[in-house]
Amino acid sequence: MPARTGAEYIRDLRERQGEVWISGERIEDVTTHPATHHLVQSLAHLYDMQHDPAWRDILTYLSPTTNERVGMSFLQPQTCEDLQRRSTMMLAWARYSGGMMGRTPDYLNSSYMALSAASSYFAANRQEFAKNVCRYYEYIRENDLCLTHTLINPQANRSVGASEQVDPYLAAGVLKETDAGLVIRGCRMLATLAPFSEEITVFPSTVLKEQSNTNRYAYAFSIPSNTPGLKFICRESFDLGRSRYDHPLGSRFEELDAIVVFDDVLVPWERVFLYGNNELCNNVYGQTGAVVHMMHQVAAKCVAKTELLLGIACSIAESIQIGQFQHVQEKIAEIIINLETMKALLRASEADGAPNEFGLMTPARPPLDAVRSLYPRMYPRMVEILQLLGASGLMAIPTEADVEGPEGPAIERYMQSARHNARDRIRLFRLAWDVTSSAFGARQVLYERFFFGDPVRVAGGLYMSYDKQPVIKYVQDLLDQGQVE
Ligand SMILES: Cc1cc2nc3c(=O)[nH]c(=O)nc-3n(C[C@H](O)[C@H](O)[C@H](O)COP(=O)(O)OP(=O)(O)OC[C@H]3O[C@@H](n4cnc5c(N)ncnc54)[C@H](O)[C@@H]3O)c2cc1C
Repeated sequence: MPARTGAEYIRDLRERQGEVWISGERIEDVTTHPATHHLVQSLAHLYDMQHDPAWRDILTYLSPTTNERVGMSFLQPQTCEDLQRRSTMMLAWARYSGGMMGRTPDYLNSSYMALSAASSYFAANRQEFAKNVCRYYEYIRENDLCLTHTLINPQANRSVGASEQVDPYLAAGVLKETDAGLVIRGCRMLATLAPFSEEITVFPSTVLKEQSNTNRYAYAFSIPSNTPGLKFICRESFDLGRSRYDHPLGSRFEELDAIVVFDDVLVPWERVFLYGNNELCNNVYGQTGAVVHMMHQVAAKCVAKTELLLGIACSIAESIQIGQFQHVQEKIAEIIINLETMKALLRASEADGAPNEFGLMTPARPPLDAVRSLYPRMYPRMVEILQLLGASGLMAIPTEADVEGPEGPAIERYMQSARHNARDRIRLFRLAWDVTSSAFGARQVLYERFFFGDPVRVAGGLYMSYDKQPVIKYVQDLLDQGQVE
């Protein structure tokens, strides 16, 4: 099946959803459950966009195998223009939620697009793993599947590795090999979007330090979300079933996060991509180029999210007429600078793109590394700016029921602003509240701080991998030049 419609996604999800637990209850049907059905609708909208004549050519391309239209995030880019086609698509999807849905399916589609191009990397582990990756990429492309992923081991004791925890199967590990595949027992810390996924990808991300090259934590695979023994235990939902007026973001874009439990889950051999080789596991995202293409998607999301925050800041300034104060201008200028920085870095990564060692056109990594390290600091600061501009206005936000209720006339009289009637002012400030002060908003801040890795270790990785020699030589040359003169 080529690029799906929203209705096709919902139909398929009913059959393929995993075992989802929330607040002590097993969700039988995520497409109708109050905690999940709004996000299903939002995802369905993204799939529908692929069939909208206004978006079709931007969001899809012709499959090289079937000649039918498939999602643009599967496109294996050959030129810098292809990179731009990809980011135009990713921006279009990100703008639908103001960047609040970080895990739209293009995120992991991009990963498999790059992993498949680098199939020889997997062949270095076992020949058949290369075939598995390529087959899997085509499978998710041609069926337009929605994936989640989980990389991190439970947080029990970070001072030691997975094998030194009190329970060797606290972190998900291979219990045994059988003719049919690997049997996995244990847990992975987090999978955003898990309840809405049809497949789960399980890759290593933390560096495997165990010496043995046959260690039980060295694997990468992907399996259907409804595989027996696989469980998603969600945190409570921040979609509280309120109206779009009351919770403009939480009522639509709650992706949920889940702990992932593997109760002796069988992973068929044809779904195993890496096994038993620490070095290949540790380097898979970096050396295949997958991380760069994922960062490319992230950069597009950062542009959309910054546009939303800038728009809210400017709207608040206009609404209550604070734009003439110099410190307000300075604060909004800070968001403008952030937006222009994100746009410039995204564009630089595409302009300086080059084929990687597997022949896949790949965005330049340094600008995207800058995005990855800057945004975890920028986003919380921009949220702080909205709080500083909104002040008590972020709390003077009666609900829709109040606005419509007996005290409506009083609210209409006292909650108006210089530019808005009360209803519209409250609607704007409720949006600002959902970014800055609600549970949904707080989770977004945490998400931006951590979702792409611990910023401390990310910065350390950048220091270690960045080519520092040219600048060291530059300084040396400058010093030597001085001496000659
Ligand atoms: C909202 C949200 C959604 C997420 N979604 C996903 C998802 O869909 N899939 C997924 O796989 N992951 C997801 N993650 C997990 C994310 O990848 C991790 O949060 C991130 O890699 C940091 O790991 P950790 O949370 O285990 O923190 P920890 O590693 O436990 O770190 C806790 C603290 O200890 C410090 N610390 C720990 N170890 C070291 C060390 N060796 N050196 C220096 N400092 C150290 C850290 O700096 C930090 O301050 C998500 C996270 C969040 C918050």
